Amino acid sequence: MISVSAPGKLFVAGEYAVVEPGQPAVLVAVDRYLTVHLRESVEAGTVHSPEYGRLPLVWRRDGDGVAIDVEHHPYDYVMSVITLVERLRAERGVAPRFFDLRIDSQLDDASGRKFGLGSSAAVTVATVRALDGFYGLGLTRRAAFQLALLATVRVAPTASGGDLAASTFGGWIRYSAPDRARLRARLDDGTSLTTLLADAEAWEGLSLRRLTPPAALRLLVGWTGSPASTERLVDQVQRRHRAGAYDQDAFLAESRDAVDALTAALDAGDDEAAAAALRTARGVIRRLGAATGLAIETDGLSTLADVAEAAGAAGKSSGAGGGDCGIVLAPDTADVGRIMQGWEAHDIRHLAISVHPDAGGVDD
Ligand SMILES: Nc1ncnc2c1ncn2[C@@H]1O[C@H](COP(=O)(O)OP(=O)(O)OP(=O)(O)O)[C@@H](O)[C@H]1O
Ligand SMILES: C[C@@](O)(CCOP(=O)(O)O)CC(=O)O
Repeated sequence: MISVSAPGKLFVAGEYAVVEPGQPAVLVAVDRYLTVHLRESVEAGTVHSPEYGRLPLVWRRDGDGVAIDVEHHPYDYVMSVITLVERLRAERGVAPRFFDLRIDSQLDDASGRKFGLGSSAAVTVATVRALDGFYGLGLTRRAAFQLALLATVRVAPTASGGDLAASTFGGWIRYSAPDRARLRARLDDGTSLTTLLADAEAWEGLSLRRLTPPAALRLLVGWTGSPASTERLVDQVQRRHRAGAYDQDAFLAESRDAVDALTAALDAGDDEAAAAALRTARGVIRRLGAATGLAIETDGLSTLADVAEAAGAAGKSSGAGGGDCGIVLAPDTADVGRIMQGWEAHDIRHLAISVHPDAGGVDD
């Protein structure tokens, strides 16, 4: 039996901009995990997860021994990973075997409600690593991230992959994405995965850097409920961009400045400047919401951040917004009790979450 856990994530700054290749964002991995258990099987494989209801998904290979015939919803991360790992295995001449997967997740609550902590990324990363271990592929951490991103873009073409970076590398990460449309085209044009993974040009724009965590800022996470679909919100922002409804260049420049300020503050160990940069990043996202007319910082998320600011901390929505989580960076001087009371009074649920620690270098 192979068991692999991958952490969830939270965006700190740079959301929406990071969808553009080369645009930076900052993320943290969080100490809530999704675990994939793998056991060898015969003739067919199964995937058991509460996500799929009570019946497992069943997968088989077709005639040529590589393709997979699956009885399931087509837009599935686990099956996308299996498809690509099988392709890589075949390229490397590793013999095919069957396996059953069982998935347990702490990234939603007991009733299965998601918090927006990156369950799709965690399931993708953990499945890549479980299959890597099973077939003995010896993928570097970076190659496992690349494979997870390729599996993801087949399912969610606009996804930046920032969540995969946080889940793969842990800790605080600065991330910018490669051009996923180009990667998708390369996946479909018959290029071998071995070649694609090593092709620097195909991955242009990808940048991964580990950041120093702030020494004395506490990370608080609040959940406002009413999650919105990330893909729909990104799609709506992109439609408004195409319609010329807002100045995309100005937005990207402002977002980059906020992320650069946050990165510089973390590098310098200047917690006050880091909290100030988070406030700036909040302003960037609020202006994007106002210019597009989209409820990115919802009333609940506004309250979450306002309560934090009134208590001497900094707060903002995390990720696509429209509900879900907001984050706060609270210095020692902030009145955390007041933040908790304010959140409780407004039905904002405090999630007792910390940063999942670093796991080695980003080039390993
Ligand atoms: N326990 C699980 N087992 C199998 N697949 C899962 C599991 N949890 C999540 N997934 C996959 O991830 C998808 C959910 O992704 P979605 O982006 O909606 O949520 P999220 O990644 O948790 O949230 P966010 O993107 O806001 O961080 C599911 O439809 C499913 O394909
Ligand atoms: C809006 C976006 O930048 C962040 C989405 O974050 P989340 O999955 O809603 O936590 C989209 C993306 O990075 O893929």
